[in-house]
Amino acid sequence: MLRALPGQLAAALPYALLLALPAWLVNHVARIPAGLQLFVDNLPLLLSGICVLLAFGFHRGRTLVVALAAGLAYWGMSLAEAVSDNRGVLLFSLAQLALCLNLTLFAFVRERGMLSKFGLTRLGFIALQVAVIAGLVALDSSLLAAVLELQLVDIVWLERLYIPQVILLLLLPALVILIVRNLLQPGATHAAFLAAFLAVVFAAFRPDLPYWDSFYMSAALVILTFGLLQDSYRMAFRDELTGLPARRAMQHKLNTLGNEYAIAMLDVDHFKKFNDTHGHEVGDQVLKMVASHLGAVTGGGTAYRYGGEEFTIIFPRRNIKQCIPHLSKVRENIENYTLVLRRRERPRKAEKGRRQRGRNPPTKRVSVTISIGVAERNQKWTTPRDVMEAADKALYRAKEKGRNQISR
Ligand SMILES: Nc1nc2c(ncn2[C@@H]2O[C@H](COP(=O)(O)OP(=O)(O)OP(=O)(O)O)[C@@H](O)[C@H]2O)c(=O)[nH]1
Repeated sequence: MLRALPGQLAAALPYALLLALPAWLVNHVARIPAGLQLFVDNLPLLLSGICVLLAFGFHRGRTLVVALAAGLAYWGMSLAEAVSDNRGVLLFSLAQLALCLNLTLFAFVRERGMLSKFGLTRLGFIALQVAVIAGLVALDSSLLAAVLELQLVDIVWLERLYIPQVILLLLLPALVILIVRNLLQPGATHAAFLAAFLAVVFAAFRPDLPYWDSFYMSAALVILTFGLLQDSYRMAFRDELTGLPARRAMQHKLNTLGNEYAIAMLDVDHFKKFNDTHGHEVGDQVLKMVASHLGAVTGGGTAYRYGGEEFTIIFPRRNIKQCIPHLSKVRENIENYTLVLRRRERPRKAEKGRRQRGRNPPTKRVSVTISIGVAERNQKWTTPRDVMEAADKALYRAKEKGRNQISR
């Protein structure tokens, strides 16, 4: 988790900027021209529509539902601002609370289609929330109004914010859950849900300032759209099993190479036999282990999953001599790595398990080697395709010579 931290911080940067931008705009844009005011007022609704359409096109049911919920919440917030009594505060608070809870809840829901039974149930769930909120506001209960006015803590700056303390108290555990979800299962969608959650909370801090909530709700929807696009990009360009960039990403990289570069083709030795002996699942674990070593290659190389048990490392601005020490290091690291596999078939009864563990160790240790072929751009091999073909032939020679080695 710690190794991934710099990457996660870099991924968080656009969200941090999007969260700071509305406050900056409110403080620095003196006046919005009259012709634009209606547009800015309705911007979150427009962005909600765009995000819903994109989510529909990309088959991302969770984002579709929360973007729709965000549009409805902003509609509720706008209506609330026109109501000066307690019902306005109630509507604003409930719209915000419902949206934040939806963002937390849908971070735990699996993608399961949009026009399926599950998709329609989710839309029904949002419609139910609208009905409940409308009912509570129409009820205009003095008890609810009193609850929203409760002062739980005596903190001056908290009192200056417009958000009721009870709502903040309800949002806190939801926020913690969403943060933990992001730490345990990082990804563009979960990060976007967390950042959008914060934007929605910020929207309720100073709705008295002109366009504050409109800008923050717009930011929430831009964040959701950004997360959706990032997630779709990852699906197209990242290999699902290993997490390495996939062949499509490699193709893009090949188009950007200059006049000096080296390309290595790598293949796990006797992988078919390995799969047959230990099973496909263990084979997958091995591919992940190999990929994690390749992903950590030094010397400016980037590793890609070419397909199956074949990988490619591209070294821009390097020749063979420069990249061989880095490839040797990777090859040695993989050779020396022992993968410990836990036995899968665990007896249900504790006593039986204890007896079995006495007889058989509960783990199995396996290791693999890789062969590498490497080639560089030169007068004979002038295009990336030529260099890859040369690296592939070199890989074949490494296999012929006995595997677990580098050929050029
Ligand atoms: N577990 C798993 N196996 C895969 C995957 N992709 C390809 N394979 C297997 O990889 C094996 C490739 O074997 P071969 O190309 O015959 O070569 P090899 O056994 O590695 O032998 P050499 O390359 O000659 O050392 C096949 O058994 C494929 O089923 C995958 O994603 N997961």
